[in-house]
Amino acid sequence: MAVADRRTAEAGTSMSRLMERAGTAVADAVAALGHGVSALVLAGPGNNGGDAFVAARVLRQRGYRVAVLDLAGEGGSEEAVTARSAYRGPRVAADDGAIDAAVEAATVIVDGLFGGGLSRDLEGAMAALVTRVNRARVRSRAAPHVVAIDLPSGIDGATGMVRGVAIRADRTVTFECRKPGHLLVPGRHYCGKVTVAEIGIAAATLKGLAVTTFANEPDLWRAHRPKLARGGHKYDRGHAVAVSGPMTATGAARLAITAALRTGAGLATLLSPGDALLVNAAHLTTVMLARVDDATGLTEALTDRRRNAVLLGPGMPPDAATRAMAEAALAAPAAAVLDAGAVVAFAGDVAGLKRAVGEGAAVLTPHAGEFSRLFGGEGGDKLARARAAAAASGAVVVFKGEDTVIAAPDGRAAINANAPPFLATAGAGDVLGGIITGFLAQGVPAFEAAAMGVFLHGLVATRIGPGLIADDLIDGLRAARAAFDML
Ligand SMILES: NC(=O)C1=CN([C@@H]2O[C@H](COP(=O)(O)OP(=O)(O)OC[C@H]3O[C@@H](n4cnc5c(N)ncnc54)[C@H](O)[C@@H]3O)[C@@H](O)[C@H]2O)[C@H](O)CC1
Ligand SMILES: [K+]
Repeated sequence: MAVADRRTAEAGTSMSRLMERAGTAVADAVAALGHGVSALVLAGPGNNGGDAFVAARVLRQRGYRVAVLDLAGEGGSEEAVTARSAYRGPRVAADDGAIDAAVEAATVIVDGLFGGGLSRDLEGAMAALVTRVNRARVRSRAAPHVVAIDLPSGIDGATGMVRGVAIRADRTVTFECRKPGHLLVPGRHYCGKVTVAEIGIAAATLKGLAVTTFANEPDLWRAHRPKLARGGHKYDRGHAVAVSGPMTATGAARLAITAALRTGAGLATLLSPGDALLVNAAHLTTVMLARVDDATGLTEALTDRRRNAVLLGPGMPPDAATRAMAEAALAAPAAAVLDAGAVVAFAGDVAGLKRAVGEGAAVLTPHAGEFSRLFGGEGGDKLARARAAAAASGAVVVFKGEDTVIAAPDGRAAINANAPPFLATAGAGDVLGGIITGFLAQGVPAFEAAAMGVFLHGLVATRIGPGLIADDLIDGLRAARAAFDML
């Protein structure tokens, strides 16, 4: 954003204009809360504090009761200093008693302590103030509404992580576009409802920045959605295959391959080890069945070039045989999706995985535990970890969770935010693997197939609602797929 600000300034819109519009947008959001607003505005040392002073001034001009707790200290940008001196209304003394009384009296607290410039953990008096505001927000009677400017103070805009302690907001007004901190957890949970105000940074300026981080929304992949040709053949829509686990673990791959078919693949085949053939045969109607016992068998099965997308891993043990099959899948011309056992089978050998991926289209779909086993590390900056994993493996990495990150080896990354909590249920991951395989079979490039697959998965779950089990996702896909085409 700082680069966008500078380019905008160079193009004739000054930083003070941007700050004026930002603060006014915040004032609008506060005013929209209704009558009887009595606002306590917290103003920090940077431009976030400058926005806060503009908001305070505008609210006062409109007749609202306002008091500012000025924690700007010495210094600050020229624009922030100007905004500060243009505010001529009441101020709250920075002592505990006065702050408590002001917090108690406020119906709205506007958080302008820190935004995009937060660079270290909150400590001391700042941390204590944040804790005070958070306590007031949950008090039972007349709790104030908390409106954060740009980001809840204490949330790191680039990672969504809490730096020490962070404001819990009911509403966050940000500028031009959402930042990773609004989408990644825990930051997302601190924001409340996020609104985006345009403050005059031209779309052309933002486009010129070669943005590589996106919210996973239809704009990102709309143009890549598969289109049905009139008079088309089923083979035009691809042939998805999935590899079944052994006799006692066949359900996962069946869920997946059925999901691939519902996602639009023209044909689907389950490749099953001999011991599981009868179990699978007893459950399948539309999905075809063929025997494959090992890597050699898989290589042979994938010589049929019409089988253009393959999924393996669900229900499979993370052992040498699974790894050999994964290598066979990656070596074949088909696009490959590796999940569960097929991801963990490469633990400790990311370089070997990268060699196996080569130049082919490949998608890995690990959850946090599988991700750590393959790529190492634990917790921390999810966006950076997913990007590094994609670069190290040469594959598109779908780092699953409430805030699934889809990262491509070329540096693009998308953050997904439409998955409801009840989607965390047995078999849901298998269905996701199948959906992505279904899109790959229809010729969608790997990054877009993964991103739209993750979005469709969240969409179908949301439409079904709480209590869903993975089987419901398969049924729900039919109607959700139609809704998806209309997005
Ligand atoms: N295009 C836009 O989006 C616009 C955004 N605006 C607002 O500007 C802020 C970002 O301003 P910046 O001055 O870069 O950063 P902050 O206000 O967040 O604070 C920086 C300030 O704070 C000090 N600091 C950092 N961390 C800590 C800490 N843990 N404890 C104490 N002090 C800390 C740091 O040294 C600096 O002095 C953006 O969020 C928007 O609100 C513009 O107004 C319009 C254009
Ligand atoms: K803030």
